[in-house]
Amino acid sequence: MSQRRFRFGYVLASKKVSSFIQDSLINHAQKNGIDLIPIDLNKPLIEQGPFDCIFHKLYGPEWRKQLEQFARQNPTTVIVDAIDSIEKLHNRISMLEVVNELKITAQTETIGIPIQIFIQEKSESESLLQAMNRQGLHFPVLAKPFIANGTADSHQMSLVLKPEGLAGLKAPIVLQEFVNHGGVIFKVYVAGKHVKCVKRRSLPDIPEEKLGTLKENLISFSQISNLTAQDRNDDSMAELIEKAVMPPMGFVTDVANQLRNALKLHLFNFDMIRDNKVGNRYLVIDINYFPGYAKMPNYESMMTAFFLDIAREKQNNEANS
Ligand SMILES: Nc1ncnc2c1ncn2[C@@H]1O[C@H](COP(=O)(O)OP(=O)(O)OP(=O)(O)O)[C@@H](O)[C@H]1O
Ligand SMILES: O=P(O)(O)O[C@H]1[C@H](OP(=O)(O)O)[C@@H](OP(=O)(O)O)[C@@H](O)[C@@H](O)[C@@H]1OP(=O)(O)O
Ligand SMILES: [Mg+2]
Ligand SMILES: [Mg+2]
Repeated sequence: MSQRRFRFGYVLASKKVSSFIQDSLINHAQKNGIDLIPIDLNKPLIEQGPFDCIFHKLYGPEWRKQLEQFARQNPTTVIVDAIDSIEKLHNRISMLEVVNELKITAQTETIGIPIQIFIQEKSESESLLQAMNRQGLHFPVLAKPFIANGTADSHQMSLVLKPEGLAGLKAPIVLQEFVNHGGVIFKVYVAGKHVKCVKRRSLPDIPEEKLGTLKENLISFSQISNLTAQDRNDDSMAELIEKAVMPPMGFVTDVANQLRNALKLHLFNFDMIRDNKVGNRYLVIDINYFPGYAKMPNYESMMTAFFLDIAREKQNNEANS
């Protein structure tokens, strides 16, 4: 790479700045010719820069307006990622639709999503039950907020064990088949062509014979997988995670690359589970924009490699224009 330095501006919520913009990342990027520059939201974006790239995780009409104006006036700046593409992940129906279009070539593994239905308006528990029956949805089901825009509410999940539990739900929601998967999920972090898969704790299986014996109708929870094996002082959970067999990396990479192309996104992660009944069947249950990369060991190398890909591509485009 030449001596040229690249300016990468960023806009992130302050919590995300604390977790993601660590000194180790700033220094590693800097050594490789990438300067990470905070964008000041108190000043018009158009007056800042120049930037080779802007990466961001911020929503709202004001930011959209500023970014669009900047992009019009600076067409060579790489925007990671387009707001329209990010917004596909902001509801739990459009988020997963794309998974059904993937053409995975693996010999033994298959990919899909759990059965799910969208409940737009609050209705009688009776008709929710009818909707479930029509789609072949059985208990237990997960009720997930339709909107997935990063607010605490959007992470508030309910595991509905019995028909009586449906009465307490607030629309708009997605009712999703709860699939037994051995209590471990696979989180796949994607930064452009760089892909890393990690194991995280999940909800425990609910064997059919146990369902009838449970007292609760509904159990609420939030962001369970954010607890890693180390966080939880529970040897059996750590052992479960340790023993879980990773999906083949070729398959994971194929799914990640195809999702990246279909979603037109560079920075995201997806949660995948292995269906206990059909051993090589994997289901994508969640896709998140700009997730917590810093939870991965040595995340600064992966992110810097990604920044360098963007910088090189930009330099090549400039040379060819
Ligand atoms: N269909 C499913 N079957 C079984 N377990 C599931 C299913 N969907 C979600 N889960 C469990 O519930 C957890 C939360 O669900 P989900 O990932 O959709 O929520 P989220 O709030 O968007 O999570 P994140 O913090 O990753 O954004 C998952 O990590 C997994 O443990
Ligand atoms: O910050 P964290 O490390 O917890 O990252 C989480 C991130 O929160 P933040 O973007 O506010 O930081 C979440 O974003 P929103 O849906 O709330 O927008 C979502 O992407 C989670 O999946 C991430 O957890 P991970 O999947 O990586 O475990
Ligand atoms: Mg998730
Ligand atoms: Mg999510």
